[in-house]
Amino acid sequence: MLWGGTVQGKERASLGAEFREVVADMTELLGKPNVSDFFPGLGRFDLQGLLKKMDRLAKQFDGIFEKMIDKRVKMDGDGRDSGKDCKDFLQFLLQVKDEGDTKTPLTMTHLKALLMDMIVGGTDTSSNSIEFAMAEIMNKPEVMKKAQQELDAVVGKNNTVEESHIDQLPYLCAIMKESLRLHPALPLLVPHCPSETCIVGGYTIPKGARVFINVWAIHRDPSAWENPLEFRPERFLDSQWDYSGSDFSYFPFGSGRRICAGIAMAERIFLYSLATLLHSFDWTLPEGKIMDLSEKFGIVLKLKNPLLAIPTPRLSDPALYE
Ligand code: HEM
Repeated sequence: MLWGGTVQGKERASLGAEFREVVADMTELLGKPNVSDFFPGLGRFDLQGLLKKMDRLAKQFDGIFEKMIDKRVKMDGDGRDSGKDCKDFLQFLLQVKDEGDTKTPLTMTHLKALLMDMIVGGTDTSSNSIEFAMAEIMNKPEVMKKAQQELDAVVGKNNTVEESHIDQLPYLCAIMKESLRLHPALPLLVPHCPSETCIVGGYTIPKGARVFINVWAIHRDPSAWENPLEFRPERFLDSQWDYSGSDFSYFPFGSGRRICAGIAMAERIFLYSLATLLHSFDWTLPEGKIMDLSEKFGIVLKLKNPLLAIPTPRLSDPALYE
């Protein structure tokens, strides 16, 4: 989607692997406690070497972006036409940059920053959220059955899932919401920092303080949720909860000015992936394994042990899997 039309085949696979590694390192680094946050005077000594590591990763990212951009520019040639059959987001951004809006010009630095935001903000969050949802669904066969019944009614068993089906799948949507309630991708959101001293609930929050919001605990608060530890998508059918961040008992995408910038895309990716996986296959655990839903905390919440799942085709026409 980002640059899928720019690189293909083996190059795409090896770039994907390199990229996943850099993103994983970046995510781990972002979640590391930094002594300098507590003793700002020590900041310049970079005692844990975090700045140095971040600098190295940023250069690695930059190298990958440069390579991609170069390739796209060459591919599109003079008239930007030869690559028109392989469109991607990078091509679109380059086009916007070249068209040059004089009031708010898009520079190469802006372009790279946008790619960076989408990658760091959108990859690990989406993939881990989908993995949690699959684990919860496999742990409750009745939920898998209900989701598949809904998919069979809307998509049909002789068809594949299309983006246009997504809005007709309320039960699947409830599964996504319930999974994000129990396993919010960013359990402490992204650290916030008030620009002015303010008072919240009787507590003074000084200007410049680092504020962590434990949305993971809020989503499990028994005073707001009935049987909070139970995975029950039904609680979201006909419910008032959405992703606007206006209800402080449910805000998996944050709230206010710094709310997730990619909600619409996250929703699409999450639902489309889940719908395709559940519509095409039945899923079981390897023989003798029991489901382990333990979580590993970091800036991004992950399953402690990656999910191992065995797919069995369930569609009538084998050609649909080609
Ligand atoms: C299931 C998927 C996702 C979840 C659960 C999620 C959740 C979040 C959360 C909780 C925040 C912090 C909000 C706050 O602190 O108030 C955030 C910020 C952000 N997200 Fe997402 N996100 C997801 C996918 C995406 C995607 C696909 C993109 C981009 C394509 C994206 C881009 C961003 C950006 C740029 C920010 C920073 C916004 C800012 O600081 O102004 N996210 N996200």
